[in-house]
Amino acid sequence: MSQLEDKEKSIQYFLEQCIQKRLSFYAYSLPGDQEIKIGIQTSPTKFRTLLDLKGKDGFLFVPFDVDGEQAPYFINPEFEFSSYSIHFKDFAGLPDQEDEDSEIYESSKEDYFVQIKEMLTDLQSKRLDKVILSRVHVLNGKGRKEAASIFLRLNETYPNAFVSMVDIPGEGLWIGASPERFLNSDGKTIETVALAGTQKLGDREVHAVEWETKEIEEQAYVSKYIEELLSNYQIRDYQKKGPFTAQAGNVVHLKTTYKANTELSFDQISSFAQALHPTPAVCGLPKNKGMDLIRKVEKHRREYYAGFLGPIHADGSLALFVNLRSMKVLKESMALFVGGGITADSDPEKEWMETCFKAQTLLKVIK
Ligand SMILES: C=C(O[C@@H]1C=C(C(=O)O)C=C[C@H]1O)C(=O)O
Repeated sequence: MSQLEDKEKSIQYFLEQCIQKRLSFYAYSLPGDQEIKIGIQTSPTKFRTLLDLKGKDGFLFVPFDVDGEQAPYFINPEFEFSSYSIHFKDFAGLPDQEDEDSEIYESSKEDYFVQIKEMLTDLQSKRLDKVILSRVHVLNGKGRKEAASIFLRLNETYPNAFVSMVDIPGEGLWIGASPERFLNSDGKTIETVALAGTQKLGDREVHAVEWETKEIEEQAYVSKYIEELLSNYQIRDYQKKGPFTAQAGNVVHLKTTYKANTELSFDQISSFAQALHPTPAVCGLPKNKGMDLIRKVEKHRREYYAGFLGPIHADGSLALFVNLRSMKVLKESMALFVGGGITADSDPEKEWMETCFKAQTLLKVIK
């Protein structure tokens, strides 16, 4: 076995132990960075607003619907490790824990069609401009035992994604490879993106991809929302790039990036993040109508899918991502969450296919 393989095996063993002992932990790698960071805390804390995390180091995990059943969690690690300097930690003294299991509603194609038609009625009567319909795809036969190796394979396969694995006992184990930055700040600048519109890349070159009006419009809604928010926060000095085509595994999206050279206090950043979530890339426009329609139409709970997650540091810097291309890992199955933006011009069959392409991002690596 090569030295590298040896190291990977030890990270895998380490993560498997964390899962088996039901420790609460996070593991992630940032886009473009091979290093995997891991943090463990015996009991993670719930928090209300980002302001509660001022001056703290750790990892946050926020659900889609912050007024729903799931709480935002913060893991403030007692132990931190890096894949570059993993030192063996002996978990032998801790007992293995029984895997808890839960049931998640899986939508059939028929369910999805009923739901999209219900949403289209509201969109066509112009009650709202856009809403995101999601569904759950359950894959049986692989579960918690395979989670660590799948997480490591996602890291290899998608070096430009935010690849994460988070386990909060009682809430569940989540894995994802997100293409979408939520909010980044290093204290001097803040960055966010408007990402929407999806096509399967197939064997085309990324620059050869062309976009239809429906896709251009659905992405423009997200841009408009971000620009309004920046303006509400009196942030006028920002660089905007795009929209351009960005690849995320087997699919491509339309993307506009925003980088503001504004020093914001932590209080301002936390308030901005709260106002930003959930964007019309995952909820709808107007936001409250999108949220109401999702609550009414979708039969499953999104839990942490389409929420946001990522590391935050004591100096106020943070790197947060939208929890997309993600799944909840159950005892012996995996629940993949996939969705897409619906507008008055949506074609149900095309939208369904779009969710299938998105599911492939994970399925390709799991199988
Ligand atoms: C909702 C998802 O993705 C979001 C929706 C997109 C769309 O509607 O085209 C594209 C990228 C993401 O912002 C998902 O992957 O589940």
